[in-house]
Amino acid sequence: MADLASRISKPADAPADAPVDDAAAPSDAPADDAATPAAAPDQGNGTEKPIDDGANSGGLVEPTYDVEVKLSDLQADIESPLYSVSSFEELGLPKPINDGLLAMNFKKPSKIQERALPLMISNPPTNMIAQSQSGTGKTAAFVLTVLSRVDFSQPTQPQALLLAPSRELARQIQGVIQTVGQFCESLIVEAAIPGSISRETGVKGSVVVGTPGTVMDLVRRRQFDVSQLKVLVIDEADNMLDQQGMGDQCIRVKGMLPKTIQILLFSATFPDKVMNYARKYAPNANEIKLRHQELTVKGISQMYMDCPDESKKYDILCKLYGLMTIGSSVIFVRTRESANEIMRRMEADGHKVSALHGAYEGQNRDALLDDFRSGRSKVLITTNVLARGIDVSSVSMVINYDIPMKGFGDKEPDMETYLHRIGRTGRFGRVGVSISFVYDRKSFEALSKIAEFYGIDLVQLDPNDWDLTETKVQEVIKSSRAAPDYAPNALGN
Ligand SMILES: Nc1ncnc2c1ncn2[C@@H]1O[C@H](COP(=O)(O)OP(=O)(O)OP(=O)(O)O)[C@@H](O)[C@H]1O
Repeated sequence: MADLASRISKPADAPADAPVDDAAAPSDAPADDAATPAAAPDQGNGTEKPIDDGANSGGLVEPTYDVEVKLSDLQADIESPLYSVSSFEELGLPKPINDGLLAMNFKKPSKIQERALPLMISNPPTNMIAQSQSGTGKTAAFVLTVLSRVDFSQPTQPQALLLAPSRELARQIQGVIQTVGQFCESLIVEAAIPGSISRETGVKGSVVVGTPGTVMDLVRRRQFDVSQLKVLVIDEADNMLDQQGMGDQCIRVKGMLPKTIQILLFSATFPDKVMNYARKYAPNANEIKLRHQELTVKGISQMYMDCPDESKKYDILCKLYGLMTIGSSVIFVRTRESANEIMRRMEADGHKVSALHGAYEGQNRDALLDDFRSGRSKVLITTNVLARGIDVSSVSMVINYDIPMKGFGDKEPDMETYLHRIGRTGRFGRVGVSISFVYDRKSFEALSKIAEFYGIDLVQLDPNDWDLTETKVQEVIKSSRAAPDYAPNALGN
């Protein structure tokens, strides 16, 4: 980080108020999808989008190197968030649920699972606010709790509601519940996302995962009987409860639910100001909190690319992909227009890439993400709509093409979004690289503040020395393939 800091103190090549967004983006473009989360995930009047197969392009071939660190070693390391002393059996979960975990090859709980589960599944039900680093198994922690509370003799009576900020995350959670619950007889899990619930039947599942706007609509139209709900989970709760985001919607949803409902709030980040809302939203909750210095994931090597100016960012991006053997990767940009523009240019340059953002219609988005999960496409260009929660274990690199910013006029670095974005790699003990592009004083200062806040030592990459850049990146991602004893991803990644 010393390099970065000293670079900032030198006269910068661009004025402090230089625009951060891609030059191609029109000025009225939304800052990103997550800045308007109430609308973005639920909206869907998208333009047409080519779906590519993405495989074997521009050096993007799945690497086949040995793995350096095994999951069993990490789960035995007391410092690791994956560490635990107990087994799932000791947690006393019903047998069909344990059978599901066995089928998924989950051998031991992670730290958050070990600590949170006994508190969440005990009676009388108690609220929970739980924080744990990205990719450490928060989903299974709340999914196990939900399944432990469902009465399977009433398969069409909604008993648990889970809310997520995007349709992609809602679908992913639905998939995890179905996989963990594969031996729970007559489990029906429905997704309450735009276009998924038939108007004739309404919601007919014991577990419902949705986005808040759609859930509210369904309840108002009397297509979702919430009277018997026992548990409410809010994933990415800091984002969901934020008054700039979906806070109002989540409050309104809660107002429609039984007063005695157990509330579970999960996220990798809980900034102080949101924590106050969280405590009101989930009163008398047990809390599992981390300090912000503890939030970074060790397996993610965080780097930055010192670009001479904004116009060179694109060439540097292409060079990076042209030179290296990278598994799957995600490129985060500020606006939908930048995503489209970079996709257009990379395709014209012979790379196979996909762009996914809130302007696309729902089913198109689903198909794009499914292609990425399955490895049919290897490079995903996206906005903050996919910054949170998405779990694709093969992602070995995340690019912050634009540093995430927030506030009026994008004044401040968005600490939380940075952490969530880079957390799309390095899942559950795997390793990965994040590369943040900086090019002017504003982007340098923003990244510098992020690094200081989390206590990160960023590794500098020099766009004029590609041999060294390649060595530094490959050193990390050569070991990014799943170890033989890694659990297969719940969704088959
Ligand atoms: N006990 C376990 N053993 C093995 N693998 C696990 C275990 N728990 C979870 N996993 C796997 O770890 C990966 C990451 O888990 P998950 O998506 O729940 O992370 P998360 O903490 O919710 O991350 P984020 O903050 O990014 O949402 C998933 O692929 C999941 O299948």
